[in-house]
Amino acid sequence: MAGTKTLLVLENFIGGRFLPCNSYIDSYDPSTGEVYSRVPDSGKEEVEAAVEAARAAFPGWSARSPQERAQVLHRLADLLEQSLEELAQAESKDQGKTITLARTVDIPRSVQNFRFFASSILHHTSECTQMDHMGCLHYTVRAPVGIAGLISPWNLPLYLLTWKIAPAIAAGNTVIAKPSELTSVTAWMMCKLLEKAGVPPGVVNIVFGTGPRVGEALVSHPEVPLISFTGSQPTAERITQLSAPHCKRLSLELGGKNPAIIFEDANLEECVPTTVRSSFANQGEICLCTSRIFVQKSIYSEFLKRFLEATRLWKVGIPSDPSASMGALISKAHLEKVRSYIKKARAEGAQILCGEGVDKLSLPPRNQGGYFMLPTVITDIKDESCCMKEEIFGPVTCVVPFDSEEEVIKRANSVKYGLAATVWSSNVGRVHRVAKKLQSGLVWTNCWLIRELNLPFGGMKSSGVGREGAKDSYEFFTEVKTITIKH
Ligand SMILES: NC(=O)C1=CN([C@@H]2O[C@H](COP(=O)(O)OP(=O)(O)OC[C@H]3O[C@@H](n4cnc5c(N)ncnc54)[C@H](O)[C@@H]3O)[C@@H](O)[C@H]2O)C=CC1
Ligand SMILES: N/C(=C\C=C\C(=O)O)C(=O)O
Repeated sequence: MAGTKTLLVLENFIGGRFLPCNSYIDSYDPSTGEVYSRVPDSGKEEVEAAVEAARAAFPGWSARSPQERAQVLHRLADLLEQSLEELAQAESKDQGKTITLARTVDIPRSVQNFRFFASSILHHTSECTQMDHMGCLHYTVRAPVGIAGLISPWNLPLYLLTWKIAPAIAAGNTVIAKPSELTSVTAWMMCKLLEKAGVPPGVVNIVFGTGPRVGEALVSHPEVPLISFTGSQPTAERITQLSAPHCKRLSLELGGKNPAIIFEDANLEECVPTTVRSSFANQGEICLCTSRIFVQKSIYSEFLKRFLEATRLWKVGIPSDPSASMGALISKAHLEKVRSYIKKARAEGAQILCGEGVDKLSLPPRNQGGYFMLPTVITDIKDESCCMKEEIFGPVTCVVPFDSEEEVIKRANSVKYGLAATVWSSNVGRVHRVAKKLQSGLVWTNCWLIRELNLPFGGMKSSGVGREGAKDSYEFFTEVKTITIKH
């Protein structure tokens, strides 16, 4: 019971110091449904203190050379790496993801985020043009913008938070970050490493709490000129409204309804396991996960048979079980939301071939109150169904047949989102042709989620505004100026 256990109590990190808060919110262990930590319920007051600290730190930090800042980022990466196991355990407990994923993906990528931006900040060049007939030389200079507001979600907590902090501070900004109130622990653990890494007080400030309270206070603050946000589309809309009076610079990385398009000449040996992974990795709680699988009619039955077999082997287990492929969903409310989609699909006459309501999920007694569900495959569903249109963000995927290339492109593009797609075919001309026609910021052909951090990452349509990556993040986190010299 919550009352009889010692709870982990987090504190805000402002100006290089851990500070308690006046009120706290409960945070749950998704694998048991029990409260296990308490997160500061910060608001305007804490944001004001963080702005003061970030403002004071800005002149010193922004005046350092990129090389000096890069050294600090490298040291932080090393310290995170030394704590990899401890951080992975914490991420898995806090989020519900498997320990294996936290160990092999979340924390290594968080380390890589700092190393990557420590390196890439050293290699930017500015533009220069000459106008001899006017006796002019034009060139650009870039400078950090100031205090960056960073708001991150609960699905890849440290991974996505560091993907924002690293480029922001590498470019010389100071930051105020707000992780999701559902998964705050690893951000708090990272704060303990900042001083040792040589991050000066006030360069990285973390205020914990809910979106409506501390998130809105941060977004509305007039001294925070840029906001980088990853999360849902409705929240992005709210952030856009609050930012408008201040003309803030926004980077919005939002959801997806990502198609996999599988042609009859696809290599099913690779396609089937990868599409199971792209549908169900991290409990389907990645904005890049596949949720609509279009399969060419001639191989539809064969694909479905193999896909179901492979899905049934995708083991749901407690997060600490190293053999589990999938852990618990983030919250009770989210589990109910995901289940409600399956109910709606069933009511519409779709078939649920495996998973929720079809197969039995077996869990240890201690985890009966956890937020687990089985990976679920839906067929015989119309493109207009909400399961084919809306982001479910859970382990649910729909499989439908198609006839022609032209038809499938149209159907794949017929949603409001445009984040990520996969295309499977051994015809290189076709994959290139289809990739170009898809309304999607990212297209993986014959693979999924192979990340090249140098290149633009982000979505079209309702999937976002702006791109992140080496050059894109640098441009977002700096202000450019064009200078003309008349000689
Ligand atoms: N990257 C993605 O595509 C993600 C998509 N989602 C989608 O969003 C749905 C809801 O999940 P949520 O956690 O509620 O996402 P959310 O968009 O509400 O939360 C993301 C972050 O924004 C903050 N936030 C919430 N309201 C805010 C506000 N008014 N002002 C400033 N910050 C605010 C949250 O505290 C959190 O740190 C999920 O079911 C999923 O469909 C959720 C997380 C990530
Ligand atoms: N933004 C998300 C994933 C990003 C992955 C990456 O940068 O590799 C998300 O799931 O919200």
